[in-house]
Amino acid sequence: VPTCERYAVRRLPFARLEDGDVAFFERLMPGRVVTGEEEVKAFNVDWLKSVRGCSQLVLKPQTTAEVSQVLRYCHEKNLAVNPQGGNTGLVGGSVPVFDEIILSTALMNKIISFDKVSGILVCQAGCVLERLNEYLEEQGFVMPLDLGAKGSCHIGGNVATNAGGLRLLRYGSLRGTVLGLEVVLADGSALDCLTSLRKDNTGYDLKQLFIGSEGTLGVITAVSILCPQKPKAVNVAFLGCQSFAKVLETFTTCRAMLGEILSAYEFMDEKCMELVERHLKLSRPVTGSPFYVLIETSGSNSTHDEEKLSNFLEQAMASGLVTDGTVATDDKKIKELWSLRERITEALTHEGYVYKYDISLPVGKLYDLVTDMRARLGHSAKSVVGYGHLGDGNLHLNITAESYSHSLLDAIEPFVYEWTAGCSGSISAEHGLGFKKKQFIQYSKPQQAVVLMQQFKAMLDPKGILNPYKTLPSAPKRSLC
Ligand SMILES: O=C(O)CC[C@@H](O)C(=O)O
Ligand SMILES: [Zn+2]
Repeated sequence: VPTCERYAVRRLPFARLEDGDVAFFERLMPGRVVTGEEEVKAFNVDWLKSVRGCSQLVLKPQTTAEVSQVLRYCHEKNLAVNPQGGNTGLVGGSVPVFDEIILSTALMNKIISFDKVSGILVCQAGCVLERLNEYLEEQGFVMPLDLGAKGSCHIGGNVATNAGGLRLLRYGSLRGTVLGLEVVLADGSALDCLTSLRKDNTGYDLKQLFIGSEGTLGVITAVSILCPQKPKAVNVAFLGCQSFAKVLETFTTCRAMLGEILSAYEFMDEKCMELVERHLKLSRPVTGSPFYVLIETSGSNSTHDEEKLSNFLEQAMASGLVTDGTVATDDKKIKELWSLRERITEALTHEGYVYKYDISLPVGKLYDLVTDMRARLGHSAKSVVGYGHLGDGNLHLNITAESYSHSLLDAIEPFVYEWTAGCSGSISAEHGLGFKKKQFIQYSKPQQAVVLMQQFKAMLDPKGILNPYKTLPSAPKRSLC
């Protein structure tokens, strides 16, 4: 079902693509212009296959100059543009709603420089996260972010959405690790803020405006990012807990006892594990608990780290916080344990349609929302699962059903948003607003803030050609009176 039909969206009055436009782009970047329904199809649909646009054109620039020329042309002709990285987003931000031209960063995948002393990497926006990490590992460094989609997502898309992921607990968000950006603005002008300085207090920090703006304020073409040393010793423990209260207490204990070597604290409920086993045939090292936690340590001295970890495990077992568990120190087993957590999203897609909620809450209340939602939906949902980045106060609430239904959606929303706002939480912790959540921004931001955002948008993109229908709410429909 096309997005515009499912959600009854009206097309804004942008120009429609003409043969002359395609000819212009063909001259600009011969062989890197994709047309034809079949060829464009994959770019029109999101990874979840939940939103679908009808673009007729994909452009694959290689340089910032080409992105500039594309946007200058589109700005002048009033053609709408949908910037796209690896297309792994979960809120419909990376695919067109109507016939927006898709501007793909797939061929902008050059590493520009890496400084081994400072650990600062400068690269083009279309570099795949996992490739960057492999490149850095050879030099004794890692990327400061890691997520399940690493094999496909682009660093430009990560920055544009301010993606969080599995290492945020340790290295913080991209708002801290991104040092500089190069961005092409809606009118085609390139803004060079691609500095590589840890400290720079000269005026407003403009790059922050583009981090998390989901391609609505400009197209990120290059990134400068601070990368940490690759840890010499990594350990992972996968543990079972008998209640959510114990998950919380285990976190407190583990923070106190592992201190600076703690690098991830993830949790998942029993239902998640069942689905991963059933749909992906992954074997479960620990069973029989309503909750599981994955704890990772990263440090520089394996003897020291292992001693700390075993002291912690001893204490957690002795006090009954944890009832069962396994520990991995070798790479292969570490990867297997991480798969159980990273591939939950993939397992869920095998269930049918997935309603996704990415919520920030006071950590003590994180699981109450799952319990309340389960009770509220009863048998109308196939499964209601909760997992996420507990250490960051971030819950991933997912609800599955055989197929999409308006009535189930109405039972979930706005209830889930009201519940979240009731705890002063965020309705999007790390996935962004994209297309699916933009109408709900007011649950997490005051009207005054939304108006200010709209003013920034109008200033930077007066014609509204950049990723339209996304992030900011559309103007309320005027009543007929
Ligand atoms: O699918 C989801 O809801 C979460 C995806 C991702 O943010 C994760 O942490 O695995
Ligand atoms: Zn996540």
